[in-house]
Amino acid sequence: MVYVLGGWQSDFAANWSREGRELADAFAEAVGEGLAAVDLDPEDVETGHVGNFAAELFAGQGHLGGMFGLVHPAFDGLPTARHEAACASGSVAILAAAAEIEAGRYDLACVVGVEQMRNVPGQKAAENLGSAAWVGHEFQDARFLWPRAFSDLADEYDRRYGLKYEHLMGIAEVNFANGKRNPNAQTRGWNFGPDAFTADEVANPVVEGRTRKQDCGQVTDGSAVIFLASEKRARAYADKRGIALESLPRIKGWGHRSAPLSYARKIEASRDQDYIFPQVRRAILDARARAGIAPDVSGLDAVETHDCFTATEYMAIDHLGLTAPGESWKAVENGDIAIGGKLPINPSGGLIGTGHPVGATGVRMVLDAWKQTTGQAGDYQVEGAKTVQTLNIGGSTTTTVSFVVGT
Ligand SMILES: CC(=O)CC(=O)SCCNC(=O)CCNC(=O)[C@H](O)C(C)(C)COP(=O)(O)OP(=O)(O)OC[C@H]1O[C@@H](n2cnc3c(N)ncnc32)[C@H](O)[C@@H]1OP(=O)(O)O
Repeated sequence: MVYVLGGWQSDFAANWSREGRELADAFAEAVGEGLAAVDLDPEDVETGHVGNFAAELFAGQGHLGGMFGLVHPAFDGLPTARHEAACASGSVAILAAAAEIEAGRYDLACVVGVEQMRNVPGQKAAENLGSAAWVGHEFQDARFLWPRAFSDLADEYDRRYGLKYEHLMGIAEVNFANGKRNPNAQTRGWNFGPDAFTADEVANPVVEGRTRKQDCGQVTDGSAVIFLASEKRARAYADKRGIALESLPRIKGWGHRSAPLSYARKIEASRDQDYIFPQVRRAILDARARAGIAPDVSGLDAVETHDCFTATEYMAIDHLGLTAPGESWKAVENGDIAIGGKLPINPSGGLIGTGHPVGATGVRMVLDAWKQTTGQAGDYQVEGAKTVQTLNIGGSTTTTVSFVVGT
């Protein structure tokens, strides 16, 4: 059993290069603030894992495991590794750390997710992000590759089931509104005019195909850190603070599935299936089965999902089983996904409202699940949340990781 002791998230509205900060400064801040938030010392950490997608491309820097040693002398000799699975990098780092704890190798792991993306022009950022696709083989004519890929997904929904733009905008509105409640959200101070959530060419211009500005997750500098512990270590932690072990959230279940790098092959393979991305559905169900909760959404109080674009969350809603396949629009219309709804989705604001520092996102999701299940989510708290599921996607659902976190 793997316990989540807590963690820390940076201010996703920050622009590190404008502040004269480097990736290593942000890494040190995350580890230092994280240790302080959870009341641990560097000496307590036995293994370190880093989720990062593309530091080589954005900052010319690889080998991020070595950054622990820059933070504090006590980290000298710490076993560390960096993990990459595009936008699911943070989640695969958590999987690796959790596996080490479950294997009994170590009792306390520090997992850092970090990405610097705002130090290059937007077009260059899009090119760097494009390396998570099948390079040279798909979306070659797109200026912004991922906005185009998820525009194609919206097209696919339209072809199979019908899709109205107002429902994609309903998803955007919820995420931006939730982001306003989150003190770390990149867009918390953003303003929107009356036409921002329509197909107005000025207020909501096309980025690629069907994808418009308000459909997009953000380009973000950000870090998130969590600390994972074995039962033995979590018990000692709880005893020292006079709290019950049972009050600490656990990673109750996990799902991890991959699919071929090619978007077209995925779509072709699911032609006759209920779900557009069966591997996403399998990862979600695997996590619930391992957690021992119902295969439907009845065991959940909230979800933190990938919404790199509104079409991504539209897909997540039916794959999570909140509606039947192709009927995600019903959950949007009914208000089911809003805080206070049947199953709040992205109370944090998600990737659209909070921001999407790619390698940090999976870690930020589990941190938000920890906040929700310990009643520490502040203005975006889902009343009485006990069980939260995360859904983190790399590329065009090439890598999917889902966690069930709960007390
Ligand atoms: C890769 C995988 O594995 C899977 C995935 O997750 S795919 C997702 C990968 N991510 C992406 O593709 C990112 C997609 N988004 C983008 O490319 C860009 O956000 C975009 C092209 C949609 C827009 O970029 P842009 O036009 O440069 O605008 P944007 O960066 O949002 O904002 C420009 C400025 O206006 C501000 N701004 C934007 N909207 C605002 C608003 N409504 N109110 C106030 N300020 C606003 C921003 O804060 C920013 O300010 P600074 O110049 O001070 O930084």
